[in-house]
Amino acid sequence: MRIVLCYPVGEKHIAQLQAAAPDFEIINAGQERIDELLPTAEIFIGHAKVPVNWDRVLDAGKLRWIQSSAAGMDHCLVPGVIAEDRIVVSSASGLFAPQVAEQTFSLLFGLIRRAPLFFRAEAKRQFMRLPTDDLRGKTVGIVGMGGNGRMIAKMLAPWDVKIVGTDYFPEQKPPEVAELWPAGHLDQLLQCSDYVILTLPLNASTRGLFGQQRFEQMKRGSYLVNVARGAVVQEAALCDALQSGQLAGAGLDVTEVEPLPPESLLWDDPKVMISPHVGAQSFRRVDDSTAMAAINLKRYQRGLTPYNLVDKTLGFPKPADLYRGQSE
Ligand SMILES: NC(=O)C1=CN([C@@H]2O[C@H](COP(=O)(O)OP(=O)(O)OC[C@H]3O[C@@H](n4cnc5c(N)ncnc54)[C@H](O)[C@@H]3O)[C@@H](O)[C@H]2O)C=CC1
Ligand SMILES: O=C(O)C(=O)CO
Repeated sequence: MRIVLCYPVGEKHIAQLQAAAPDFEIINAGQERIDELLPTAEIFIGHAKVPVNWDRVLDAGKLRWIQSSAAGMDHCLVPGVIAEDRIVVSSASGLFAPQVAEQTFSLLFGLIRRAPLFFRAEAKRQFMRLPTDDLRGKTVGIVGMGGNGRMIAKMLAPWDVKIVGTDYFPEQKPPEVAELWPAGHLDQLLQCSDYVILTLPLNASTRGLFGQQRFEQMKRGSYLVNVARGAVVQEAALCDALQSGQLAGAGLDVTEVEPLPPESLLWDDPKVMISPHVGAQSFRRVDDSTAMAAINLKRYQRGLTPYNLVDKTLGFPKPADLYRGQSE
């Protein structure tokens, strides 16, 4: 019985997992040995940013459970995994919400207070003193009111803003959100928001969701912050919307291709702030995801469904299955 890991863990993390599953052999395959070792595993813990040969894994027929160390499941919800009933999948949904919210704010406030322009001037030792926008009284639209979206709404509330959102489960409206519409009602959100924050998963129905048509629905001079997945946004259309002034700025923690290629026009645009997909990437990330994996490992061995069980049709967990810090 073997658990294969593929994420940067330390010895203390391996020990924590081993204590939770003493009868399992635990191997950290790293990115180099994932193709060789994953077909031999019953359990996979990690996120395969490196390409995994899923056909080989599925042909081997051993895998029973994938515990993703990422909230986004786009890396492993391939058709073969979705179709294979014997493979249970669980995510790290919501686990990094405080850190992702902080990163969202660093982009949002950076855009509002014209940080890209001022930092460019600073690099040239220029004291560029210009007025900026501010947040009070504005409407912020959050697309995807899961763990990340909720944390952003909660932290935003004291700013005296109107918060609206869309989600698959609009009946679960947090108190600080004025309106939570069903996912299909994106038009309403875009038409009223001064700042649009993307916190929804990437899947077949959200890939390329933000293209020319969506940008035209947004208020002229509004801003986009994407802390979800780059491929939710069509970058060529984003560049056009920024150039025409339809969008006043964009803050991107994620891009269609990562690392963002040097030739991308986004690098040079002073209305754009880019961070290198670091939303979840604080020093505590591995501690948190390992702790949750250890809890789910114990549940797996007791025949219980893991927390954050991914509904394979939806591509993310239903609210009732979410991990909310339980210890067992
Ligand atoms: N920048 C970064 O470092 C990070 C990025 N992410 C990305 O953010 C996404 C969200 O993460 P969590 O909030 O933790 O996941 P989550 O699973 O808690 O929330 C996802 C929410 O999106 C909603 N949703 C799904 N499709 C939608 C649609 N078309 N329109 C509106 N809402 C929709 C779902 O109902 C769910 O409530 C992940 O899927 C991942 O891609 C997550 C963590 C870190
Ligand atoms: O958890 C996720 O989905 C992330 O993007 C973290 O890197």
